[in-house]
Amino acid sequence: MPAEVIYGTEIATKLRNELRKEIMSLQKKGIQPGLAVIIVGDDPASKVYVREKKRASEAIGIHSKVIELNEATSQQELLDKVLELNNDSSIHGILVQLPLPKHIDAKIIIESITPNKDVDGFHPINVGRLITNQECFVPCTPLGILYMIKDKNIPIEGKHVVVVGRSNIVGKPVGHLFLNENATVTYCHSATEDLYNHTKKADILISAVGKPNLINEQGVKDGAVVIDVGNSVLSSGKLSGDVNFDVVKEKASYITPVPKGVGPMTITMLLNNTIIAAKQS
Ligand SMILES: Nc1nc2c(c(=O)[nH]1)N[C@@H](CN(C=O)c1ccc(C(=O)N[C@@H](CCC(=O)O)C(=O)O)cc1)CN2
Repeated sequence: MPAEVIYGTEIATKLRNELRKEIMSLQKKGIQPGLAVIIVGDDPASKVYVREKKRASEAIGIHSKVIELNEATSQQELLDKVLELNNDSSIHGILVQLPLPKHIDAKIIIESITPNKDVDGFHPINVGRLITNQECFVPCTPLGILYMIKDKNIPIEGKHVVVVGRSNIVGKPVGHLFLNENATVTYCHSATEDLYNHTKKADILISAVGKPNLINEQGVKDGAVVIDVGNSVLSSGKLSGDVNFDVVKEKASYITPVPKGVGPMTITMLLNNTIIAAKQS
């Protein structure tokens, strides 16, 4: 039987409706959640994501502030902007859209965001708290993946989760998140020998590399849950994940598509994290 397709779009809509209600009750208590998004330069994809973050925030009642800085902005100017937002009591969540221009050190910028407003969960304090299984802001894409799996009542405890990719935004944190749920986690990356030897042992396979057709049916166990975080733009202009969807869906029990799979959960979890930040302020 072909896999059930998990549409992040549907789960995100449901969750955003719940978040809208939560904001209404916060507003009654005099709390107005606020999110600031900083974008530096003209990367077209980043501009789309930032526009969507603003639109999605406002649609559920989050006050949204977008700060657009030009490509030539210096690291110090960007640091000054973050420090100003750290001290702005109307702003509960701050995020700096990545990637940043090459002359700016993203590590230094991320570390300048106060951890209590770091709704991306990228600050080393939040990363450390995630690894040590403490309450923290969890990066939005990993959190969205976990939310989708729980929404489908897919068991995690004791299951073998194989993560392909080790980025700070998705690969590393998603592995720790599932480890905290008592899964057994294997990480694969560009230096892994015989990738499919690992991936075909996965009960839950998460691929976050950005390489179309990296995962074919030979790399997937019968009945596995396959989560595709790839987002590559093909020469045709079409968006592609890492997974060969048409063939893998015949073997998996659940599969996420690209687009409309994990992607829409990322911005939804950002809204969720901003509400948490506002409640904790
Ligand atoms: N500061 C951050 N920078 C970046 C993050 C992040 O979480 N924080 N993640 C990505 C970009 N991103 C959000 O910022 C993001 C990527 C993709 C999607 C999404 O919904 N994708 C859709 C397809 C969209 C399309 O058609 O182009 C999907 O997969 O269905 C949302 C957000 C890097 N930077």
